[in-house]
Amino acid sequence: MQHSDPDDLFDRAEMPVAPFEFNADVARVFPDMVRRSVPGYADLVALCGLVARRVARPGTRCYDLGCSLGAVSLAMLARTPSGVGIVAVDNARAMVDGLARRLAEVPGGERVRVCCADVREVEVADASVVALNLTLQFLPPQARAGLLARIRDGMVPGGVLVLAEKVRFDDAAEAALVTALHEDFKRANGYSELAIAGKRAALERVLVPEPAAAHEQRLREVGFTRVTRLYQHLNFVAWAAWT
Ligand SMILES: C[S@@+](CC[C@H](N)C(=O)[O-])C[C@H]1O[C@@H](n2cnc3c(N)ncnc32)[C@H](O)[C@@H]1O
Ligand SMILES: O=C(O)C(=O)C[C@]1(C(=O)O)C=C[C@H](O)C=C1
Repeated sequence: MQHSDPDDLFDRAEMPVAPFEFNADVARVFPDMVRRSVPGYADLVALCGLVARRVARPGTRCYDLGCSLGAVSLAMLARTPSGVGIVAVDNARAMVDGLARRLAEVPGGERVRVCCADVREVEVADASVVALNLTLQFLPPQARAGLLARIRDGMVPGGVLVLAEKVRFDDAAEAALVTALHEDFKRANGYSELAIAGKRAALERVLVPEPAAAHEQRLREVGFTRVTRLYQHLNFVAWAAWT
């Protein structure tokens, strides 16, 4: 795991909490935060590397969109041959700076091009694998189809998009159970009631989850030919969408 300070941000947050932002404080604790907050996070990252190993070919690129500190880029780097380029994109300066520092210490790190940019503004071309690991959920819902369509257009035949998202359940009983289990997961990982409630409030209207079926329908509407659910742990779901 990458170096991380322990995440105590929401034990120290002032009330009312400010909307969640990927700032320098979050970047400093991010590996600890995401591991303790997202059930199956390590599996999701590993899955992106495994898909890259199966799908990426020399002369093509892998994209890690919304890369944070680059866990997915590092998994792709470890699993692909040297002729595969890797492009890591994030619009949070503290995240891309952290990734650049990490890459300077990793053999072959120069194979990863790091861009501080909005994912809606980067060119996607010759892509065999694109990962959106917990990123699409932070875009305004009306911007999501446009981004997915541009990704689709930039992919080579046989390419795969790995999309992982926190999903919403519209059935009240399902939503209540899965949310309670997710909060139990956080408690078991040492988060206090205050921290859980504070983060919930901070993510309101910042992370906008959609039902799994809405993701699947939109992936098909923008032109992916197959949509395969690869993974689910509670309210976190990952799909492979095929060109
Ligand atoms: C939950 S984190 C992603 C975790 C990361 N993919 C991983 O596997 O460790 C979401 C990331 O998306 C980035 N992000 C959100 N909206 C973005 C946008 N419009 N353009 C670029 N990056 C964005 C955030 O800065 C943040 O680093
Ligand atoms: O903590 C939560 O409930 C989350 O939704 C986790 C989540 C995400 O899914 O992207 C939210 C913010 C980030 O810090 C990391 C993970």
